[in-house]
Amino acid sequence: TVLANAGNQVSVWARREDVCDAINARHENAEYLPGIELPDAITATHDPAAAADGAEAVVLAVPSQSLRENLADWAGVLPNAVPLVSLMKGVELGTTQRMSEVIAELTGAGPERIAVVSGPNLAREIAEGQPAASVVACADEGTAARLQKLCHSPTFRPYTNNDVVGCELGGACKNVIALAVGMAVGLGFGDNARASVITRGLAEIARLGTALGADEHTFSGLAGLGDLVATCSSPLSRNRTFGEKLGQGMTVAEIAAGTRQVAEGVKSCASISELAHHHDVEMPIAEHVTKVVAGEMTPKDMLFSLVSRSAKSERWG
Ligand SMILES: NC(=O)C1=CN([C@@H]2O[C@H](COP(=O)(O)OP(=O)(O)OC[C@H]3O[C@@H](n4cnc5c(N)ncnc54)[C@H](O)[C@@H]3O)[C@@H](O)[C@H]2O)C=CC1
Ligand SMILES: O=C(CO)COP(=O)(O)O
Repeated sequence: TVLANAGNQVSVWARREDVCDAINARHENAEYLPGIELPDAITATHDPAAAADGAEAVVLAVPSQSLRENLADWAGVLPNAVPLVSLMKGVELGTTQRMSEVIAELTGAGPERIAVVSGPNLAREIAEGQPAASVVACADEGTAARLQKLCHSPTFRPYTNNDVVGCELGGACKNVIALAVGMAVGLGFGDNARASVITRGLAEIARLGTALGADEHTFSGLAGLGDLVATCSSPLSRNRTFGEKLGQGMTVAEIAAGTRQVAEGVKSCASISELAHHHDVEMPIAEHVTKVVAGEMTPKDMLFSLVSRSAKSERWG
């Protein structure tokens, strides 16, 4: 919708032909965005080669844990010279790779061709045409500028950034923090608990990011603080909602059975904790969330365990 509203013709690939038919005939994706009329410039196809044919850019937006398999299926149909843009906010289980790393490995594309768009961009608000800003990150400033122009619409304001690592980690890690905030909400705790988790969450995201070479300023920007606040505050967030249900006593299996949409933090909490261990970075909230998701700790024990950790300085703790 953002790309169409910015004046582009958009071809969407979808797995199911009935979804393609509905998008083409009724301009609606009734299961995922009911009641939203998609722009006429969006068409859908089940054939990945047709979707990619003549593309100026390819935008990848599948659940993070399926990207590797999807890219393998699309081998040979992705155009050779155009930017590959990731909207995905997760870290791969097993490899601990960021999505740009998976894209580079599977397609052979260089960093000048791999970009990330990330920011406070809750899907329904974006699709309704509510105003929002975001970050287009690419190691190549020319590519970032071209993509910025491609998606700048009357309601969507993109900024460029060359910190791909920071933008990706900001997007993936905030989902895990949103799970923790959701748990606090589900347990009936108030704004002090939420603000404390958000703020300490940002500290641990920045700690991991800088250890992996990100620019610390990225984390006070739209792909860091901006997305963290939007996701942790909004009832539209799948991750926060998932956490809220955990806080209310439901199990991971029960919550997952009730939705088809992806809450990326439920899987990425484990890969992010693993990444932190590899780099000797302390991420207490992510580690505690991982234990709750694995059924090794209750949400209530998690929050009180975080509070009772050994006392630290704010700067270094
Ligand atoms: N929804 C949002 O507000 C935002 C989502 N994102 C990120 O975008 C990515 C995709 O999220 P959403 O589209 O919101 O998720 P979603 O769960 O709403 O939709 C996922 C889509 O992928 C399809 N899908 C599911 N499994 C698949 C597979 N194995 N292979 C191919 N396609 C598959 C589904 O049919 C559906 O069309 C995630 O990484 C998410 O964090 C980023 C910004 C905002
Ligand atoms: O990333 C998002 C907003 O920027 C969407 O968050 P959820 O996946 O938790 O809905």
